[in-house]
Amino acid sequence: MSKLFRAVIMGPPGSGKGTISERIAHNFGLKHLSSGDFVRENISSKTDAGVLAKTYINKGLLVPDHVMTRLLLPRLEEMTKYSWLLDGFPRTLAQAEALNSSCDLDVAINLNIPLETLKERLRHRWIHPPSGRVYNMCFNPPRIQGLDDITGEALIQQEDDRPEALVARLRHYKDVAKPVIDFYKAKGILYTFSDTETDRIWPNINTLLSTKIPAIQSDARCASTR
Ligand SMILES: Nc1ncnc2c1ncn2[C@@H]1O[C@H](COP(=O)(O)OP(=O)(O)OP(=O)(O)O)[C@@H](O)[C@H]1O
Ligand SMILES: Nc1nc2c(ncn2[C@H]2C[C@H](O)[C@@H](COP(=O)(O)OP(=O)(O)O)O2)c(=O)[nH]1
Repeated sequence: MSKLFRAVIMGPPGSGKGTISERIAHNFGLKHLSSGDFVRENISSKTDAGVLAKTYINKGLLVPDHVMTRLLLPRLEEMTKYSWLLDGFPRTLAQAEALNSSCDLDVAINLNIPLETLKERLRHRWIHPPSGRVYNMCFNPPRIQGLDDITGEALIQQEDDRPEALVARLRHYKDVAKPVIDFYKAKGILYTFSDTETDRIWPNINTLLSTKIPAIQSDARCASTR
């Protein structure tokens, strides 16, 4: 039996993690696991971790590491039969270490996008909160302005995507992400992609994964943490 594939995708808000993850999931048949979606699911089903997470998100803060790992690692344990791509986790070195102790990663994708590009993109980002679907009024607009393509429900702009909140958010990302990037670099699995356009980055990611995925399909690598 060949091996399963495990990857994480990192990058500042607006760098295209969600957009690229969808393309990877579609092309390579991986599960796209989004930490933001897990958090939102836990908030709507009012789990203990979800109730706690909400108090931080309401203040515009990251969810603390121990809450995040408690929420996420059990979900990964349910995925031992699947290849997956994890989007939005880890965001801190403590999270990267927790993940490392429960499974081996093959690839860490790091998106390096100029600040001005990020600001411009997030100004135009609209989301459908129940599903996590993301639109950009220029890059991938909804079919009907202001409405989700699938449900027809209203789209919203997140408070922290507004220009005033963005610069501080991006600065904070840089500080926290640097040790995570160094961690994966030291492991020899870091692949950084720099450009202003997702459509120019995507072929390079596609080529990289084409060389990795057929070689490693199937064989569970996430150890149970229990
Ligand atoms: N790994 C994590 N560590 C801490 N908090 C997290 C993590 N992942 C998600 N969260 C919390 O959940 C919220 C929603 O996450 P999500 O990734 O959907 O959106 P985001 O912060 O707008 O990120 P991005 O703009 O990069 O897509 C975050 O703002 C944060 O409070
Ligand atoms: N103009 C432009 N917009 C882009 C490009 N790639 C992604 N976008 C849009 C889609 C979203 O509205 C926004 C952020 O993308 P995202 O995939 O949600 O990023 P992330 O926050 O998950 O990292 O930018 C791109 O290459 N050009």
